[in-house]
Amino acid sequence: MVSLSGGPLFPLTTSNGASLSTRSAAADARMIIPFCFKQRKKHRKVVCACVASPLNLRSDESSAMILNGSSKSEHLSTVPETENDSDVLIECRDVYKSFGEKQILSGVSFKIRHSEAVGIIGPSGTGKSTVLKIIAGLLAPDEGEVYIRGRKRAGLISDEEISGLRIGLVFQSAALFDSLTVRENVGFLLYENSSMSHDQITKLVKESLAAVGLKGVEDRLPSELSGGMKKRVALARSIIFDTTKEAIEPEVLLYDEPTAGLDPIASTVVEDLIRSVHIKGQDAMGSPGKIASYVVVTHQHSTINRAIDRLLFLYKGKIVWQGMTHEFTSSTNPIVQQFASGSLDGPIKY
Ligand SMILES: Nc1ncnc2c1ncn2[C@@H]1O[C@H](COP(=O)(O)OP(=O)(O)OP(=O)(O)O)[C@@H](O)[C@H]1O
Repeated sequence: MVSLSGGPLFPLTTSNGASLSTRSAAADARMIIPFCFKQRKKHRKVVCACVASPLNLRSDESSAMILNGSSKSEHLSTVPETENDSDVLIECRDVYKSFGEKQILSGVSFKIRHSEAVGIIGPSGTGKSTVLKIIAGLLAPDEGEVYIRGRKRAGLISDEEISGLRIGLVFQSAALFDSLTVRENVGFLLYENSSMSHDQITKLVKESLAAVGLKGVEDRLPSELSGGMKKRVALARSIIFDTTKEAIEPEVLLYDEPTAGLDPIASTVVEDLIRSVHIKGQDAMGSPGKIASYVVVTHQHSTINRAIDRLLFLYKGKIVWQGMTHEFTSSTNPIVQQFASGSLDGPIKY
């Protein structure tokens, strides 16, 4: 099942970027969330959580450097070839997307495997957030397919039913309901849609907040929090789930510029939190994280180095390079070299 889990993970901004009022955002939430939960109730038996095979990274055709119509392979020693796709949670295959006359994505292909920490980078306006929205099921591709655990998604999340994976999108703005307390924000989905008691939800809210290093803020309003704290609350909201369900589905979290606008230390805190809620990490309570895989869109070097293992470089509508994070700065791909160095000279023109 694909749902926008972990809170109001639907756009709380209008298409022109203006914030919706809490009231209308909440109204939208009520329209979308019950549908997701209805699906979850129907399909919760399908899941085999966290039983994926060991991580097998793969260098596919998009590892090749594509520049000026030519293609030159860059050998990435730490990205071995494998035919085993049993651990692929999400796959985008030859995805195209336009807005009006503007072609944004022109054949984007990649796979996200179980237990991966993947980053999507690239120049501004290349469509990174668009890719996240397509993965999340908020936008439909014009052409191409999105596969969720091997099953083709037919439309937007509200148009079809697929089981086996929860996908959460954590917005850059944190997107908290400004007239609800931290407790109500973090527990929103559970209060609205689960059969859990108030006390059970309150306990889970407290645990989720503790997992991201926040204590004693449950009664505060978002306006009483710093930017970094808001991002942590948004993270707590994205990792909370109904523990009374028969099976827990693996979850993929999508982070859209989680450290944008934060000072370097606050960025480090958020980067470490992103790591800590991943299954390879340990949360602030010392418990293993629950997030199977995550995808981060970012421009921040610190976030790339600290929170990401594998990078996808999006440029002119395609993934033009992918490799492990440590291979990024030594890449011979001129696009990557220019981006990594911030040089004005090179194939990327502004
Ligand atoms: N709903 C929409 N309607 C029309 N145009 C859109 C819409 N969403 C995105 N775009 C346009 O698509 C292009 C890609 O936007 P997107 O936000 O995906 O890029 P990005 O790579 O994430 O950018 P940045 O790094 O600056 O955040 C931009 O030109 C943007 O204006």
